[in-house]
Amino acid sequence: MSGRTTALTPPADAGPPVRHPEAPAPGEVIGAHYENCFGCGAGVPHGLHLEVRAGEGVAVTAEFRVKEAHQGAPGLAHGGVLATALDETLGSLNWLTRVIAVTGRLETDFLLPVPVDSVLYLEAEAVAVHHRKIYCTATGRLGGPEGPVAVRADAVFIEVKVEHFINHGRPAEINAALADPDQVKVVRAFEVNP
Ligand SMILES: CCCCCCCC(=O)SCCNC(=O)CCNC(=O)[C@H](O)C(C)(C)COP(=O)(O)OP(=O)(O)OC[C@H]1O[C@@H](n2cnc3c(N)ncnc32)[C@H](O)[C@@H]1OP(=O)(O)O
Repeated sequence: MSGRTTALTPPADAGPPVRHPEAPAPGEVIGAHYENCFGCGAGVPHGLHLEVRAGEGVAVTAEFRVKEAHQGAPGLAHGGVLATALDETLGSLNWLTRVIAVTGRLETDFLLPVPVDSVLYLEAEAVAVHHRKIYCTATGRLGGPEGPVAVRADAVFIEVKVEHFINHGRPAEINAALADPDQVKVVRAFEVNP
C-alpha cells in the first residue's frame, strides 16, 4: 500500500471551490479547450463534440449527442464513452477555477441504457477542495436537463503544474499546441490560468 488516500469524500477540513473572477458568465458557452480533444474538439471526427456552458458557482452543463461511432451493444452507447463524457464535463470545471487539474479517480454509476441518437444532458459541479485535490460530481440525464439520471460520477481531480503535460505529452502535439499564435488557445490547451 502506498498510504495515499483516494477516497471520494472530502475530508472535514476541505474548503469550498473558488470561482475565478474572470470565469465565463453563467450560460456562456465555454467552447472546446483543444481541437484534438476526444471529448470536445472539432478536429476529432468520432469524438464526443461536447458543448459545455458555464453555470453558477463552480458548475458547468454540457450536451452530448450519442452517435453510431459511440456504440457498445447494438444501438446503445458504450459505457466507457459515457464515462468519457462525464470526465470531460468534470474537466471543464478547470476553466471556471483556472486551476490545471487532471482526473485522479472517477467512479461511475450506469443507471439507464443510453440509446444512439439520444442527447445526454450533463451537469458537473466542484464541491470541495483540499490542497491539490478537487472533489467533484457529475450527472448525465436523458430527455432533458430535468430528465431521469442515466449516468453519474464522483471524482477527484488533482492539481498539476503545466509541466505535467509538457514532460509527458508527445512532443509533436505539445510543440504544435504551444506554437499556436492565439494565446488563449495555448492556455486553454492545458487549461492554464492566462
Ligand atoms: C487540460 C484538461 C483536460 C481535461 C480532460 C478531462 C480530464 C482527464 O481525462 S485528465 C487525463 C486522465 N488523468 C491522468 O492522465 C492523470 C494520470 N495520473 C497522474 O499523472 C498522477 O497520478 C497524478 C498527477 C494524478 C498524481 O500524482 P502526484 O502529483 O505524484 O500526486 P501525489 O503526490 O501522489 O498525490 C497528491 C494528492 O493527490 C491524491 N491522489 C493522488 N492520486 C489520486 C487518485 N488516483 N485518486 C484520488 N486521490 C489521489 C493523493 O492522495 C494526495 O493527497 P494528499 O495531499 O491528501 O496526500
